[in-house]
Amino acid sequence: MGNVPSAVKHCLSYQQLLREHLWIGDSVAGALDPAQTSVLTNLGFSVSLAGSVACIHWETSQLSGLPEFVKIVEVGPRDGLQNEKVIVPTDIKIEFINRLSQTGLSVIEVTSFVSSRWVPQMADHTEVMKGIHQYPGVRYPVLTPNLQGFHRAVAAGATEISVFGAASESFSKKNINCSIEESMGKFEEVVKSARHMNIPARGYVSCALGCPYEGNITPQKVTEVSKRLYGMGCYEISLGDTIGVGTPGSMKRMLESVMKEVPPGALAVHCHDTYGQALANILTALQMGINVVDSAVSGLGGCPYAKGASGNVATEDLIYMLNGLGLNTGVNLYKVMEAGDFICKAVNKTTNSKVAQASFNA
Ligand SMILES: CC(C)(COP(=O)([O-])OP(=O)([O-])OC[C@H]1O[C@@H](n2cnc3c(N)ncnc32)[C@H](O)[C@@H]1OP(=O)([O-])[O-])[C@@H](O)C(=O)NCCC(=O)NCCSC(=O)C[C@@](C)(O)CC(=O)[O-]
Repeated sequence: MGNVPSAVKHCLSYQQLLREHLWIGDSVAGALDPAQTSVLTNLGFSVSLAGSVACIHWETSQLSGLPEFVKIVEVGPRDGLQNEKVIVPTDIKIEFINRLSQTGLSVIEVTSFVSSRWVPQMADHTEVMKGIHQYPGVRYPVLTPNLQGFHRAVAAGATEISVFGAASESFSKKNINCSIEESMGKFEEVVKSARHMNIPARGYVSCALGCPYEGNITPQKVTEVSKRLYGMGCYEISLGDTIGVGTPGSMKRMLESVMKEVPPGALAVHCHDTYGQALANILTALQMGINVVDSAVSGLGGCPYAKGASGNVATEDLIYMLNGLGLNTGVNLYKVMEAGDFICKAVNKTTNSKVAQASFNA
């Protein structure tokens, strides 16, 4: 990364730092007080003095075993909004997704082609899919539980889909009204049709670290379901801590088991933050070779069929951590915070992102 001064700032605030995209490796010179230097250090920069000019360098990670690039799968428009009490107007969803599309995110999960009787918040799936501007370089997957959903998704213009299974029998029944074995049959049909049309299919495994109905779920069960989904042709398996009960210890044990059957390059983690462990769990997964992480802007989210599930890890908090580790995401934190602010105001709620709270109150 270069360290040639590109701008002079006499009052370098955290907000200014974000607006200047500093974390992507650009440099700045100017008067820095200790507080500003501390902000930079936390963001993964180091500061050195060249004459009267402060040069800001990009720090590489101090931790071993981390990937250089982390792909963020933004699930805010789908997971984030599916559990909202008030139905979010379609035009707000479209504007939200269009804003997210301009942040550098490369994957944005936009909606679900599920039954509107089961999840009324996603009833406008076709209008959302058809209404968004699809930016080059951004992928817009949708959830499809069965062939009916798949055909509707394709008719609406979807070019990437996800099937969503579970490692818990009780959760599978509550969420998609069938056993794990029955769900595998439906997913086989969907993935086969998708492959036939060159549509990439992703697979979710919910309750990977615990179930709201059964409690503990063994790593063996998660492994079994992941292996089935991978074997049928899902290019990536997202392991969901649906109710956010996992810890770095249980994440490690679960991943050690799953990785015996599915390579780390085909795995993602999807962490809800109910017990405040999401970032620690994600860091554990990154250290074990995973480089795809699901998150939702403002920490929105939760599954309507997982009682007690809180929001996903906030995308803002995830990016802040990854920036601090010197890992590249290609995503502009400030723009993500603006998109988060937009949707929070639209649904009249306070952000769950600690980074957004700290920055907007600064
Ligand atoms: C899967 C079904 C549809 C089965 O629901 P069912 O009632 O068993 O379906 P069915 O096949 O018996 O058909 C019954 C009716 O549903 C209709 N139907 C059938 N399929 C569809 C469809 N695709 N789209 C629209 N309508 C559909 C079908 O046409 C019929 O309509 P009717 O003849 O009675 O008028 C239902 O249980 C459902 O919609 N569940 C969705 C649950 C859901 O979306 N949960 C949240 C997402 S999962 C999650 O959040 C976890 C995750 C992914 O984020 C990861 C993590 O955190 O762990």
